Amino acid sequence: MWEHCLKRLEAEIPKNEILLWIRPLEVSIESNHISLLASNDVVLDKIESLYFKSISAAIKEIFGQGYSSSIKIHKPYVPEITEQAQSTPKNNIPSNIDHRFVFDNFIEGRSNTIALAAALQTAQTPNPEFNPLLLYGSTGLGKTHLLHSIGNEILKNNPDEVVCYLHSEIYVNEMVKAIQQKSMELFKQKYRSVTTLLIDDIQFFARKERTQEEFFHTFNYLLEGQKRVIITCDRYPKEVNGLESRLKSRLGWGIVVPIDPPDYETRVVILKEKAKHLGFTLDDDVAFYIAKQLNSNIRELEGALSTLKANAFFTGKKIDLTYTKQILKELFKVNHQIVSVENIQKTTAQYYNVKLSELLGKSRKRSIVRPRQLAMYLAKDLTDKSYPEIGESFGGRDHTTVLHAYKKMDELLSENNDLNEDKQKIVNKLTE
Ligand SMILES: Nc1ncnc2c1ncn2[C@@H]1O[C@H](COP(=O)(O)OP(=O)(O)OP(=O)(O)O)[C@@H](O)[C@H]1O
Repeated sequence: MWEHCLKRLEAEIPKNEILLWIRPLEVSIESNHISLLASNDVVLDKIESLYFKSISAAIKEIFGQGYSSSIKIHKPYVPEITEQAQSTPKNNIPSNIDHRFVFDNFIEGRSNTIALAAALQTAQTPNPEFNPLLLYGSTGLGKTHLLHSIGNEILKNNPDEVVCYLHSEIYVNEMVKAIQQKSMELFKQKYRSVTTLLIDDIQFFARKERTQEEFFHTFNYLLEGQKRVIITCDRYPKEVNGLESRLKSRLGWGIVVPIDPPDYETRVVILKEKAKHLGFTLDDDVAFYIAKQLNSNIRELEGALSTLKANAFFTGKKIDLTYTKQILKELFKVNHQIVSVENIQKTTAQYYNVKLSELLGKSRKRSIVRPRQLAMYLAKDLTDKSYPEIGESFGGRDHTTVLHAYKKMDELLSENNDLNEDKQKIVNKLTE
């Protein structure tokens, strides 16, 4: 019936405005009342000022005169934090917490169960058992989302807490400024007066000795005062070159938890949920297709959905499998233009520390075969070359060998997280 309302509104409101503002609303019906849920204030204002009258009239027409309607903000996106807690910097420390990232919209899967449990425990217990909490994993897997969720949850339960989210790069910049302006004492005090410090991407501290030293003392000060410290890093901290060993060791004092790339089923769920929040329903076959194509990074999944939505919006096309394949092919073409088979071979060989001649040669050693198969897989995925052409570039191999490698890798990538991470790192190097 809501679909009928949307259709009815087309008589008064341009279709693109309906798609942009009204279709994404969530609709909930309780007895004779229809609640429309907007994802944020901007949408709420827009609907109230421009469209609500027409929407109410359409609801009465389609559902019946006895139906009333209202519009409000979608609950899961707005934790109940008081105005003051959200906006007033306490002790001159802005919380920098992004209220869009909350536990409610973090999707759980095998790859992040422990990270989520640890984050919840940290957020919901006044003196968490494991402090500091360190979350590590490669890009786009939800580390920042969890940091903000922790911050939001703490402020929801106790608005008086001084919670501060900070990207490590900002910390470094602020410190450089403090040195220049001879205001180090103020800088020290600032971060020592928080009750929860959420610090993102600590790998940025590598080789910045002075920052590490200052952070080390702040970190100790907070832990001794039983304040929460939650940190993220793009890899296992011990593997970060250029981080002092005493800091590395201190980072591991609480609990160190990995977040892995999501498995296939979780990617499907994430795609469907995210599409819902973008205001459209993703058919199963489309979700399965995208989940298969993009298998390492949730930010990429979001990017694919936004691209799809924007294209469908401007062309008026329905998002089905054929259209999705066409659009995503365009998306991947960007990479095709800059990535060559030779580049893939060189980068993969370098990544796995094997000689290019070995990668292209006849060796059947597992340590060579796996990188070779992955390079073949990437060549097929990231370039326009055919199986025979790729076979030719890999020391004159038959196209069936490349086909076999592709299938094998496809199968392994859907279940092997380490391999996914390797693949992602190679792709990053190729496109950086
Ligand atoms: N489990 C999840 N459920 C819902 N959304 C997720 C999940 N994991 C990640 N996302 C979304 O994916 C995007 C990227 O996540 P996020 O920024 O937290 O990644 P990250 O691990 O911090 O990456 P980086 O190291 O590059 O900063 C965000 O929009 C986030 O909301």
